[in-house]
Amino acid sequence: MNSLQALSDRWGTNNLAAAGALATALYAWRLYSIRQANKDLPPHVPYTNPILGSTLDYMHAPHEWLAKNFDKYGPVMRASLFGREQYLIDTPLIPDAMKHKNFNSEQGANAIQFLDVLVGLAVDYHMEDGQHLVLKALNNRMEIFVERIRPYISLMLDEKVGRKSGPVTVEDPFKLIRSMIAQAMCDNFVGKSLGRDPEMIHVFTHVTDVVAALATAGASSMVALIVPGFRRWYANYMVNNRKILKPYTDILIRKLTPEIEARVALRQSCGTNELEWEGSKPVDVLQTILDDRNIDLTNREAALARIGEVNNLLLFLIFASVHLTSVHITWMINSIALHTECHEELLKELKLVLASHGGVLSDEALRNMPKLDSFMRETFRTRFDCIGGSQRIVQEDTLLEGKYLLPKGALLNPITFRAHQNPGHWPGREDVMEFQPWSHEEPSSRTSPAYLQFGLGRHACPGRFLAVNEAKLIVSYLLGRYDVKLKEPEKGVVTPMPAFTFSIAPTSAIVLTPRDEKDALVLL
Ligand code: HEM
Repeated sequence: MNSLQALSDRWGTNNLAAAGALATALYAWRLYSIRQANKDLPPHVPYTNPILGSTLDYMHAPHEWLAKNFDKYGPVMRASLFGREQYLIDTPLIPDAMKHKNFNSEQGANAIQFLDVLVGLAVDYHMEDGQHLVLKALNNRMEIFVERIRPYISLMLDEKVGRKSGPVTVEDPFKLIRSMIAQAMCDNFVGKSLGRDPEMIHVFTHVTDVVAALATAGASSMVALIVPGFRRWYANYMVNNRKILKPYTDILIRKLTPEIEARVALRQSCGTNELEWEGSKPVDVLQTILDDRNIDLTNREAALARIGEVNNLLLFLIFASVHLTSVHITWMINSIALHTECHEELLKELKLVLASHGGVLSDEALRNMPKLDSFMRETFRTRFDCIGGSQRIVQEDTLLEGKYLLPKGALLNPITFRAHQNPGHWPGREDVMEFQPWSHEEPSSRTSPAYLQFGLGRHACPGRFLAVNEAKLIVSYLLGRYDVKLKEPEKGVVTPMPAFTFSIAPTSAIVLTPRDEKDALVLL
């Protein structure tokens, strides 16, 4: 019995040993094949934590982590960050990565910002279609839109800050800016009457709260850092199961229905007279969407049947136009309040422009403000809080510069602020991060490989002309009427963590002191 037991024990031990050897060989083979498969790929930043990859190291000191590893591994490196492998791209490859035809920007945005979940774009409509929609709806009619935006800015400043009393502290400048932008956009998007509807304004102001919160949801929670796809799953769950966007889309649909009916009635009243219809139809984003999607306004039922599609496109454009613009303008105000030494020069330019344009900041007047353009470009160049925004998914194996292999399916993350800091782009500067407000000659909306705040190439932001005009208007009204300072200047310089999702506005409070009547500029 004992010898049988010993035999069986030996068999068991032998089997175990054999199984162990087999597992080790398989593991070694697996490692070898991974290494073989990856040997031509860009270097992978090594990490010791098998679950979190490099995420904690990165989060500890993002700028330093990126700089150190780009120095070591070159302009393309792979890293395990936030639950997935990313290909991080530095200069000089950033422009190629952003513009290459093999790299898809919409899939990139869906992967990181899950735009598809959030706005549920109609299946035959793509993010890049936004280019021609924004061009048709806004850029081709900038003069009209600037005329419409201006009074809101003036009115809202009077309402929220006032002109005659002493200093006013704006504790949360982002909220003030966003309410101005939302109000101005609402009018331009859905027409004068609906544009003043408090519920509509509420949607324009707050829907991006939900979206931005979702996009960053759990970004710092452990689960999100470990589990690939957790944030996407969470967004899907919140949108589709918990219906967090529904209160907003319900309002949009409820309010759009009578508006579309009114446009049907107007269209029907013109009968077959196309010229009359062209001359009488509203000039706003809603109408551009209706035209662009060939929605038949001669037929009430057919038009209303497509209201969901209109709603999705509006939501997409609200999202694109309110949040980022408000964040960037808050950065501008922060920069203005911080650099009080620049006020005199900016005010001098503003006075000249007003004098030569009859006291009116028209679209043309705004194009003639090179000092403000330079100041804005320098502000955007030096604030590098967000490294997301221009992600791409590789569609087929692609060699960049003949040597960097980017395989099909890879997620590319061009680290755009690295281009803004690259000394090669700013010859003659001793310290590239020193704020030099008058150092740019190009308008702040013009993209270049050294200035990527609005992207680059065919996917560059089409809304940048509008965004820059809004920023110029708000800065001009503020500076023209108030002395603008930071409440706590020592807290003015903010170096936020480069997030992988959305930009975040600075939170420093500002103090607005109305200028004496003799100093205040008259802005109509
Ligand atoms: C300061 C404000 C804004 C900033 C910083 C900004 C920035 C950007 C960036 C970085 C991109 C992605 C470019 C890429 O993928 O490489 C983008 C795309 C886009 N933006 Fe903006 N944007 C702003 C305002 C606006 C406004 C006001 C609108 C609309 C009225 C708008 C509409 C769009 C659209 C439709 C796209 C997608 C373009 C495409 O995929 O081809 N943006 N924006």
